Amino acid sequence: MKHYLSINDIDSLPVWVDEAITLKKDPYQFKELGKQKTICLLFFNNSLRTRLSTQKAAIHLGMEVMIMNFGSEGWALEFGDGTLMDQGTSEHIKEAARVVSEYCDIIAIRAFAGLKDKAKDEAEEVLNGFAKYASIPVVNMESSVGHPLQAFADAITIAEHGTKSKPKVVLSWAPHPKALPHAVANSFVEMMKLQDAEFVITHPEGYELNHEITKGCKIEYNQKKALENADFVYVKNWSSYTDYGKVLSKDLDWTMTQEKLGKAKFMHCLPVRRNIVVEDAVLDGNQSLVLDQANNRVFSAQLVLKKLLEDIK
Ligand SMILES: NCCC[C@H](NC(=O)CCC(=O)O)C(=O)O
Ligand SMILES: NC(=O)OP(=O)(O)O
Repeated sequence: MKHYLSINDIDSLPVWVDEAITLKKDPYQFKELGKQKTICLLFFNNSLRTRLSTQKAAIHLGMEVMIMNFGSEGWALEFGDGTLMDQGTSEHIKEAARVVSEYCDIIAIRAFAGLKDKAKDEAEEVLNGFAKYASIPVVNMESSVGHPLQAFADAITIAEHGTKSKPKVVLSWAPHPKALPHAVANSFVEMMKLQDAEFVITHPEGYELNHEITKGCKIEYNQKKALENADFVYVKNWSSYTDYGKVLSKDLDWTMTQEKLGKAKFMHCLPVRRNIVVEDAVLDGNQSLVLDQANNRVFSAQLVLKKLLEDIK
């Protein structure tokens, strides 16, 4: 594995899930692996979990960690080829990626979708720009179209809490005051396609995700019907994909409630808007797995970094 850019960079999800669960039992067992190796975390957007869990994962592996809020503190980057740089951008990705490669052994990047221009977002210029010009492995800490560290943590969480060989897992859209990216939902769908599960996606009409990603998945527009006999309910807002980046509905009938959840386990990547996305009773109740998911972010990142370190050794 050269980089970890998408969930499809995992060669065998069940094997990786088992390895991550093993790591968790003795987090410092590979503390020599990252000795005298440096990871640089570059953030173009805010974060709590991704920043701290990836840092903690690197600490477990004995790595040094450098963190930069590139979006607010770095030079404005240019991505175009042959651009006459007389406008707002100060530094080309060619130099930036190579300079970071001089200082570090692994780069991890967070760069969300702008949600204004679909083609631009799908080109993933920040993540792909670093992957193209850096001479070291690149890790996706949530890009325009994917959040594979989150989806891998979610797979670990489902494995730890599952009681059936083929659980029913529902991805349910929820309302939100802001337009949010598709990355978390996309990677969750891609991850579920690698699982033996009954998987159903439910959302209002107009909220269809990229068909290339959901191809082959069951979509049920009736939320109540979709939730019948669910074992895990993963709730997430995303903005419209077809009417790109638009908020088409804020219908609180889609909010997850204890009544709708039934006996299922509740999942969300966090941060979550209480009583808009999900009611307090669910988050404060014992069917919520959100803290398990957040904790598993450490071991998701740790296994990815371990694999990359083993490759570059
Ligand atoms: N990394 C986890 C989710 C990040 C982002 N959520 C947000 O921006 C929520 C912000 C707010 O609620 O104001 C998203 O949906 O992709
Ligand atoms: N779930 C997640 O990625 O959280 P942060 O945005 O806080 O990193």
